[in-house]
Amino acid sequence: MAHGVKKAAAIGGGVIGGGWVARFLLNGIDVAVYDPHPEAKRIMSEILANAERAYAKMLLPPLGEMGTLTFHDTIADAVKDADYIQESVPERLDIKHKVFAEIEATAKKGALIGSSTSGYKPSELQDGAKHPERIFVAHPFNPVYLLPLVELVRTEKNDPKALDRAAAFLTEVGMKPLHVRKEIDAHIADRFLEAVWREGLWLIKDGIATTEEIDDAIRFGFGLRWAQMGLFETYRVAGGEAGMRHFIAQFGPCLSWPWTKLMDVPELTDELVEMIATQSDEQSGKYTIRELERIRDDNLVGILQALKANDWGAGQSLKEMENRFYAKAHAGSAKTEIEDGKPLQLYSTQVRGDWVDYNGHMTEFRYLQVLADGTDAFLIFIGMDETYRKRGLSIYTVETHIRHVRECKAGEKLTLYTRLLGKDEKRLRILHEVLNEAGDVVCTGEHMLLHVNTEEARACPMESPVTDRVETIARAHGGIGTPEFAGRPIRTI
Ligand SMILES: NC(=O)C1=CN([C@@H]2O[C@H](COP(=O)(O)OP(=O)(O)OC[C@H]3O[C@@H](n4cnc5c(N)ncnc54)[C@H](O)[C@@H]3O)[C@@H](O)[C@H]2O)C=CC1
Ligand SMILES: C[N+](C)(C)CC(=O)CC(=O)[O-]
Repeated sequence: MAHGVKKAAAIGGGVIGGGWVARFLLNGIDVAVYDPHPEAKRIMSEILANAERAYAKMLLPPLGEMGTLTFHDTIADAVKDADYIQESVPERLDIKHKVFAEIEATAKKGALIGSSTSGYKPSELQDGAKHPERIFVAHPFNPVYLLPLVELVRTEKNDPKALDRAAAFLTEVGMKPLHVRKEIDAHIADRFLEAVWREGLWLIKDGIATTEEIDDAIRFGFGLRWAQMGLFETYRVAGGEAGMRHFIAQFGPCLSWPWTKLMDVPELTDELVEMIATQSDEQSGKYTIRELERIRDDNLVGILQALKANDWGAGQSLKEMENRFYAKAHAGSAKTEIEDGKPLQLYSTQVRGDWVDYNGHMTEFRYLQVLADGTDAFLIFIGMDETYRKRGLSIYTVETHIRHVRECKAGEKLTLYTRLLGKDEKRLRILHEVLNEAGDVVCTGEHMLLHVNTEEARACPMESPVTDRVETIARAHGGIGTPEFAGRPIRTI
């Protein structure tokens, strides 16, 4: 469904607002921010730097162009052109109501207004609003730029179509919207977090465990299970071959034993707060918060990539996000004309800071990455897109010859010129020449590509529309000729 969102606004740019801004920008959406904090720009730039770093590690496709970030002095100025507005101000109803009143006064008629609230019900947020039908809960999880889940909660006052538009937009920026059927304090996920947190506080107060021991109990055990199967699927497996029924028969009675202190809330006395804070300092005080964020992000990226490889859970959101990044990266190339006697210009990129090695130059395997991204651009160009791949047809690279001609420094812009050197019904032989801004060749890559039936794992002839496109390119490139280095084996010495 078309969501119509071209521009977003973020009201509040702290931990969560900053995470939203990073997700939107990295997905190519322009964002206008209002946050009265005197250091809002510094905080945002640090969150954004961590997010860019995480995306570079997480995504295989080129990152593409980021959206534009602007800061504004008033809410009115920030929201006036926005199609999607995300409120992430402190968790206080009076502040949220004041902010919604200001947003409503200026926002465009059809603008979607989501709130990051962890616990308020949408009816509480809508209370006193002129246009309650525009306000809904879009509750994310920290770090917003990495975790896909967003809980969408509405009331009967909301237009369901507006929520569908919001869901479509949030899906497009890589999120997994979960529609909460009925409004409830703290939605779905925070109910769990509160329950676990309460237990944790009691275990500390009663002198049973320290903050570190509690974290170990989670991260070495059930936390790993929850990340990939959640609660009920995990317990189904724990029931053995007899599954869920057996699990409930065995452990159901424990629920009425004193295994939990959920009914009680420990009073957060100064003494308890001091005990928790001191233990937390001992556990993690050697890292700054930004360092901890990077450690967390690297771990999450690894977990998300493992889940992607198994096409499971949050990994499916990552896979879909990557497909969108590939499609976006090559959308421009689809408009390229095929000209007689001229190589195709389908892909350009920039040498990133973290691609550079101890010699100060782009490291060896990044040359292959640039060439492989160029090959992907070529494949999309000839019609081998997601729709074609869904037919069980794809291309595998079976041979590559790279010539490293020149060093590349961080920040250099590289442009690929691609030509078709040869073809038969199952194979394509292509050559990329990679030029820097001065027009010097920095490397060449010659690749043999084999068309395959991915379900049967065997080579097979290409099909329409790829065949027609390849035919046209072959005719246009026939006259360019083959450079002397093409097809040459590595020299003997
Ligand atoms: N921190 C977390 O783990 C999560 C928080 N949330 C929710 O997100 C919202 C924001 O929480 P955090 O980002 O953690 O808080 P935070 O304290 O990090 O950020 C709040 C930001 O709002 C700004 N602000 C204060 N008054 C404002 C106003 N009138 N207009 C615009 N900006 C204003 C502050 O300067 C600050 O930068 C809350 O509703 C919270 O429940 C949701 C998911 C997770
Ligand atoms: C602790 N919290 C209620 C702010 C947590 C959330 O709302 C979600 C999260 O990211 O854990």
